[in-house]
Parts: sequence; C-alpha cells; structure tokens
Amino acid sequence: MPDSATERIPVDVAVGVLLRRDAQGREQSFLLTTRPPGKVYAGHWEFPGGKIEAGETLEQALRRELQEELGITIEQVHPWKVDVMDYPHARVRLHFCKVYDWQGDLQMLEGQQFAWQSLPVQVQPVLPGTIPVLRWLAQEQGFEGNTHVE
Ligand SMILES: Nc1nc2c([nH]c(=O)n2[C@H]2C[C@H](O)[C@@H](COP(=O)(O)OP(=O)(O)OP(=O)(O)O)O2)c(=O)[nH]1
Repeated sequence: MPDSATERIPVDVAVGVLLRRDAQGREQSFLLTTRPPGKVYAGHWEFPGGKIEAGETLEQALRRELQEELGITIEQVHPWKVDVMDYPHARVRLHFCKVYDWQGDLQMLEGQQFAWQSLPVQVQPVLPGTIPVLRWLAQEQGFEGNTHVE
C-alpha cells in the first residue's frame, strides 16, 4: 500500500506574515486570523493566505488572497520560509512571506477574527502549521520559552 503521507502531491499555499515594526525598525507584532467557518480547522488561528491557483506566481497569489480576505493591497512581498505539512485532509507546501507595508484598512471579509500578536502568542488554538513559524520568529528575535499558550 502506498504511504499516502509521503506520496501525496503537495498543494502550494501562499501565506503572509504581516508585520508591524517599531520606530527602530524592529519587528513588533504580527497578524493572526482565524480560519473561517466551513473550512477545515475552522476557528484555528493562522497567518492569512490561501492556495496558489494555476498560472499564478507566489506573489500574485498572496496579493489576491490578502485582497480577498483582508481588503488590503500589499506592497513588497519578501519570501521567507517554505515548509511542508501533512494533514489528514491534504499535504501542503506553505510559502511564508513577510509583508511590512500595505494600503487600506484591515477588513475581515470572510468573517474571520484577527489579532495582532507578539511572542508568546495568546490566542488559541493555533493551527499546527503556524507553530514552526512562531519558532522561526522566536529564533530571529532571540525569544526563549513557549511560543504560544496551549
Ligand atoms: N492560510 C494559511 N493556511 C495554512 C497555514 N498553515 C497551514 O498549515 N495552512 C494550511 C491550511 C490549509 O490546508 C491550507 C490553506 O488552504 P485554504 O483552504 O485556507 O486556502 P483557500 O483560501 O485557497 O481555500 P479554498 O478557497 O480552497 O477554500 O494551508 C497558515 O498559516 N495560513
């Protein structure tokens, strides 16, 4: 029998790590949103984004998703980390991009909740695919201890 966890073709997903910086340019907080009702892991906290559609670049997909979900027009996209996650529902390849600048006010166009967070993250539950991102941010910031409340 094939090992479905390793042989499933991953779905590519564009994910935005929207960051607010302080006056010295240090990353201060990042945006988490909940997965909307009706989707797998509804109510879990994640970084906004979604699947890359056929013919789209990573950057185009991220621009479209953040426009659709948050009503903002993002400026520069900084590809940052790539991670593969195996869920029962799908195998996903997550392309995490940092975004520092955008135009427009945040609107939760899919009925999500949102929270600007810093480490340790206080909202819960976080999506499993979010946890490695919190670890990378912790490494960059020299943050030690639990990255989120469980
Ligand atoms: N947006 C997002 N998705 C994540 C993160 N971490 C993680 O494992 N995922 C997974 C959950 C989903 O299986 C997949 C994203 O797919 P999705 O269903 O949210 O994408 P979509 O908006 O294009 O959905 P749809 O139109 O097909 O309903 O990636 C994350 O931080 N953000």
